[in-house]
Amino acid sequence: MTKEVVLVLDFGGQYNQLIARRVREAHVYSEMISYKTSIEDIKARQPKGIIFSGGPASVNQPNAPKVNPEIYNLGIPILGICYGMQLMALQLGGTVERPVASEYGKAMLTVDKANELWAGLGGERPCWMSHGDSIKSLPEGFEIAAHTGHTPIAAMMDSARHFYGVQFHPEVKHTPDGQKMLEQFLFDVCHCAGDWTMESFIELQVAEIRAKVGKGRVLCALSGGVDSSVAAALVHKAVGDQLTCVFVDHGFMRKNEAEQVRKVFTEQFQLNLVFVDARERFMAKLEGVSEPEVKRKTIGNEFIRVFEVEAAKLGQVDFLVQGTLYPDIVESGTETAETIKSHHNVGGLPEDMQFKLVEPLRMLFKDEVRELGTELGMSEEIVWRQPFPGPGLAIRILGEVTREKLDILREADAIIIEEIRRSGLYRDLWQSFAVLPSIKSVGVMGDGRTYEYPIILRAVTSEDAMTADWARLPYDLLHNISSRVVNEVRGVNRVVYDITSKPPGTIEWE
Ligand SMILES: Nc1ncnc2c1ncn2[C@@H]1O[C@H](COP(=O)(O)OP(=O)(O)OP(=O)(O)O)[C@@H](O)[C@H]1O
Ligand SMILES: O=c1[nH]c(=O)c2[nH+]cn([C@@H]3O[C@H](COP(=O)(O)O)[C@@H](O)[C@H]3O)c2[nH]1
Ligand SMILES: NC(=O)CC[C@H](N)C(=O)O
Ligand SMILES: [Mg+2]
Repeated sequence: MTKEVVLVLDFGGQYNQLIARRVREAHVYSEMISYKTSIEDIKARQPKGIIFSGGPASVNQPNAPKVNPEIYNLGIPILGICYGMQLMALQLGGTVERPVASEYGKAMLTVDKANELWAGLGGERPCWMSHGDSIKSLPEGFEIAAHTGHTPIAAMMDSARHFYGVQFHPEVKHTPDGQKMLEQFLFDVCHCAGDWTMESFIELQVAEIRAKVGKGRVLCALSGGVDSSVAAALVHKAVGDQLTCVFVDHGFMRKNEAEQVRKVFTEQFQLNLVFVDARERFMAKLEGVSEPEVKRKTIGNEFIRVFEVEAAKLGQVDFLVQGTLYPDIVESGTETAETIKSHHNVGGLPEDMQFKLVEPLRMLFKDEVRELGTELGMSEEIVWRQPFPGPGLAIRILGEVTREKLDILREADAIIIEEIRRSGLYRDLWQSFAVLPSIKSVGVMGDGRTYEYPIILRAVTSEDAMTADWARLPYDLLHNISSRVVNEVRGVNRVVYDITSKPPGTIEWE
């Protein structure tokens, strides 16, 4: 197997990682790296190709992100997407302007040069646009490859130097031929072999983990969820008994979850496993806390404090394994992407943490992790669990967390999961769960007045949690859930269904 890689330089869009993911779908290994990465570091990776991503800035802004122009002298093919194309045009001597009207959403692309990236794709086809700036004049050596009604230079190329630019986004599903264009860049221009698989990812990661950890001791934060279970299996494969897994019961788990995790992991795996009952600690820390970001950071902090206590019992532990995925990182905010919410395992970590992090899945999306888990021989029960956020029910109770609210939410959630499983839809849904807002409404039950909490049902479909749609659940199922929750859970007199997609909503309510 070759160790070929195509690097994506990140200029800051929320969906940029999709580019790396599409490249991996074509069996070429790809990682996204900061646009600030030095030329030496880029050269050392010997990429077969480089892709410049899109981004929110305008290239004409005074401190717009730029790359070292040396990159154009490396002899490596470059594909610029949107901001990336505009930057390439500007740095190589072209000009970029902001026309009066912007172009957002679907547009019809006319391919003028049906060769290289666009071979076999002549004529008209849909593409997805999202830009305010446009290229006004091309740098020397470039020609126009495609246009739309709105944008005369919608694609450009310099065949001699292997530089290409597209104003539209080939990485999104709304550009139906986008994957084909990317593949023609990878195979016809960069001459990639395309022999990357999950199996080779395992080999690569095992080697990297061994090199990083050496003979050191490693702690794995294991929640029983998909990501940390797969991360634990991978690290165990790399360093065996040097690994100890720690499951923290913070009191915000779902009904019977702690026992289930204990059962699955002691029966199915030969792992050193520690269970920590930290319910009192977490509850005490959250007293009086109602602001979502404060909650998340408090929980992230407390997780690490608990791991430190456990580590001290084992002697010297330098490394902490977490099942962090790419969406956790981008939503927590990066040097280019805005913070949407601090995932407890990323933005919620304390600054004085003693551990070095080992996060073998940090470049992947959930479906890739599921593929990896399957490849590692893990059971369907684990690989196909719906995600559950680390802060658990604490971020599904809006406002202050109390024991009373936790009990109500836990019971309602259990009914929802039971009904969803019974309907056969569990695996089709990304997540389905209950949320408890800290408000009450009036109802009538058994001829008497009630004044109790509502339960919000949230059920979404998604490919990677970056975008999601509310699930069109059958009315009968909605009816069963509603009547069971109201009849069986004390303290609830109403059930409502959240019909908001992401964006503009997020999947969790906090
Ligand atoms: N209760 C817990 N005990 C120990 N570690 C935890 C716990 N909850 C979360 N973590 C750590 O935080 C990481 C991120 O949590 P997250 O919920 O995203 O992943 P997961 O639980 O492994 O998988 P899933 O997304 O399927 O729930 C986990 O991979 C794990 O390392
Ligand atoms: O481990 C986690 N720690 C967190 O702090 C966290 N916040 C959200 N999530 C999960 O991430 C996905 C996207 O969630 P949102 O649409 O709510 O941002 C969904 O699958 C959420 O359940 C978290 N997972
Ligand atoms: N999506 C993008 O990369 C946008 C690029 C640039 N900010 C523009 O509006 O033209
Ligand atoms: Mg989880």
